[in-house]
Amino acid sequence: MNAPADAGHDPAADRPGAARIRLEGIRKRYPDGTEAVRELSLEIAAGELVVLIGPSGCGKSTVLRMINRLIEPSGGRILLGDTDVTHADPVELRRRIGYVIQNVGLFPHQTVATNVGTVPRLLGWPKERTRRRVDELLDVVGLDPAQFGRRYPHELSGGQRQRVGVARALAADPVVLLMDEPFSAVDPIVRTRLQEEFLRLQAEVRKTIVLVTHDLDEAVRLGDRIAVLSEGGRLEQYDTPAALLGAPATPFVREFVGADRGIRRLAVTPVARETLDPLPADGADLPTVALGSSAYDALAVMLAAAVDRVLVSEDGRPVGTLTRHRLLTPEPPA
Ligand SMILES: Nc1ncnc2c1ncn2[C@@H]1O[C@H](COP(=O)(O)OP(=O)(O)OP(=O)(O)O)[C@@H](O)[C@H]1O
Repeated sequence: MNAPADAGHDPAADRPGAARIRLEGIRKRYPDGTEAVRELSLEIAAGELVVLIGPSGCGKSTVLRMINRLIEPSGGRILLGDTDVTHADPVELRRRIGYVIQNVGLFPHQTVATNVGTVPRLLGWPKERTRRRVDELLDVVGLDPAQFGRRYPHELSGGQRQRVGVARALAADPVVLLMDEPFSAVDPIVRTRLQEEFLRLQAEVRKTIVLVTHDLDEAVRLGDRIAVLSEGGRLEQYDTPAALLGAPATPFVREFVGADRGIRRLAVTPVARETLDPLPADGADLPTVALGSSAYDALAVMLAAAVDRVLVSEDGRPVGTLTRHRLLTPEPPA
């Protein structure tokens, strides 16, 4: 996870292939007077995946679409790396920013390969380079180019279409990827699989990603950090999943993350050295979990073995004991 960079020029503002995003007091007032986003400032480090979440109508999609200027901000600034793109040519901008939406938006009368090659073609890449890139991307998202390249979108399952959408968004190696409810049109089992694949893909390509979702579990699973918004695009809290669940900053966030946040928190809290008690003197025959496993997994091991403590190992050697009591006692807020 990346710490937010300080203001001013920062060499870490761009990683190869990814750019930091800075929203400075952006606002959107629609022509009918609706104040969708009153004023929002947010910084997203290069290579970080940030999730925007909040109730329906709070302005998530408006924020996302202002980043690639599908919606023009009414005020404020948008920076990619150190460059102010608030008034840059939006068409040129969108070629550097991949965009994935709920129902993918593939062109129905074009083959999968043609769909994936859209932006490279617009950028004037030679045919052979585009073809190689399309094959490479289809491979990356787990679709055999020979089998799927010639199909049309209606000849794919929902999950396969979603993968093609991601491949298309990545084709021209964008510095930023925007995703609006990308996994919500598929059933829960396919969704979980796509999320896992997507995390593996992100570990490989390390794009700066802003993802909008309604689904808190998805936010917790995918986000390096989560921005919780309330009506008018008001930023209630911007934190790691563990911090958000462990210490909601406002009553709004507390209610939004709900009563089962304790369980969710366990899934994103690693077993840490500071929580361990010394090894038992009697060398008790206890199950073992590795340091850094999730607290959720440690609890599952305890429940399965009907014990209230486990040994914790590092590099195969036991380094301490974790008790169920310690596991279930929330950290005091920082
Ligand atoms: N073109 C428009 N003209 C007027 N108001 C709009 C327009 N588009 C969106 N809005 C309003 O702006 C507010 C924010 O909408 P937005 O779509 O950004 O919310 P959201 O958080 O993405 O919602 P959802 O989760 O339901 O998709 C809403 O009140 C919406 O009705």
